Amino acid sequence: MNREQAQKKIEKLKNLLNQYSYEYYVLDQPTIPDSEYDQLYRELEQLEEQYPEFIADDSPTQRVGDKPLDFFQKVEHKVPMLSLSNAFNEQELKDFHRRVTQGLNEEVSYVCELKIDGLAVSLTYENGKFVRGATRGDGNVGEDITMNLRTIRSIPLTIKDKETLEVRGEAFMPHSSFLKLNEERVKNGEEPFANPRNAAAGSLRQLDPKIAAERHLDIFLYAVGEWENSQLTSHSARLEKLKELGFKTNPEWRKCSTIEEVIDFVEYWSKERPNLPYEIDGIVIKVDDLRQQEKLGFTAKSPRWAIAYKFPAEEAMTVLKDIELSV
Ligand SMILES: CC(C)(C)c1nc(N2CCN(c3ncccn3)CC2)c2cc(C(N)=O)c(N)nc2n1
Repeated sequence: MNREQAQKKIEKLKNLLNQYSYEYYVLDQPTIPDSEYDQLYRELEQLEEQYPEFIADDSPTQRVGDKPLDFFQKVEHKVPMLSLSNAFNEQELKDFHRRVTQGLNEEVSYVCELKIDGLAVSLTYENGKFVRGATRGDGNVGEDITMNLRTIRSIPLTIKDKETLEVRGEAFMPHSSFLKLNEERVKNGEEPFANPRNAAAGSLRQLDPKIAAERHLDIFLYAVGEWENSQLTSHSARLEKLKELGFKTNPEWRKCSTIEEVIDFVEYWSKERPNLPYEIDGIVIKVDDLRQQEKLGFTAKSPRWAIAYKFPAEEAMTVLKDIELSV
């Protein structure tokens, strides 16, 4: 094979492997066996070794950097990553709904999303390429953890259009990875992580990306900071567009046109929660129409158009149970 053919073959293998990786990690619907993926991956590695000048930065071989950082750069969020106010019972959800409808004086519909219990992160794409990832930090300034986020296979290194946008989501550790990691740590005489959120945060705070890569983190995207030339007018349309672009969005979100439907959704998931393969600590309810979000605006630290319904903390329940049993 001559140089020209090698370049084409490298490009073809890269696109093929990225498509297979998207099917496996984002859609959870692999179309080839792992053995075939591994064989194609080895073929790409060998060709890239022979022709390093053709290695693309969105090649699957470039996901895990080989040199640890000495420290994390600070990153300022151009659009602040706000907090969420909380509701702890049905009445407080109704109060939220009353404030929203009084503030708008018109019909409103909501989007309800599972509240993933992980670490909020921001992903910036320029002309369709993943260029920077950062922690939420204090909402205004976070840490540049691009090289750790590149190791999360469900984060696309390039998206389907040459869009320039900044998206937000929750990086998390699925239960299966959490249990395996803690088994490993106990076996090595290390302290196990108390919960998947701490494990995810600890993994993304590693200066060595090879360690982050071993933690098998995942992500669901749920918001947009900036989106150049976007004409979309609702949050639900944005979630659908993010999915089309190749981002992983949580499949359980629902549009609710009454507060009763919101309450049904909350009740359903407060029972269904133990059957999820990841931790959630509540439900996030958002006004769907972006113009209405604009109109409602923000308090000093959180939007008036969204609220987090928090489930009672599980740990507290188990501790209570233990005490009851012991008396
Ligand atoms: C865009 C808004 C502000 C409405 C928003 N903010 C969120 N959060 C804010 C507070 N965050 C936070 N984190 C640490 C300390 C204080 N606040 C962490 C995320 C959301 C978190 C989730 C989730 N976890 O699944 C979600 N589906 N939607 C969100 N939507």
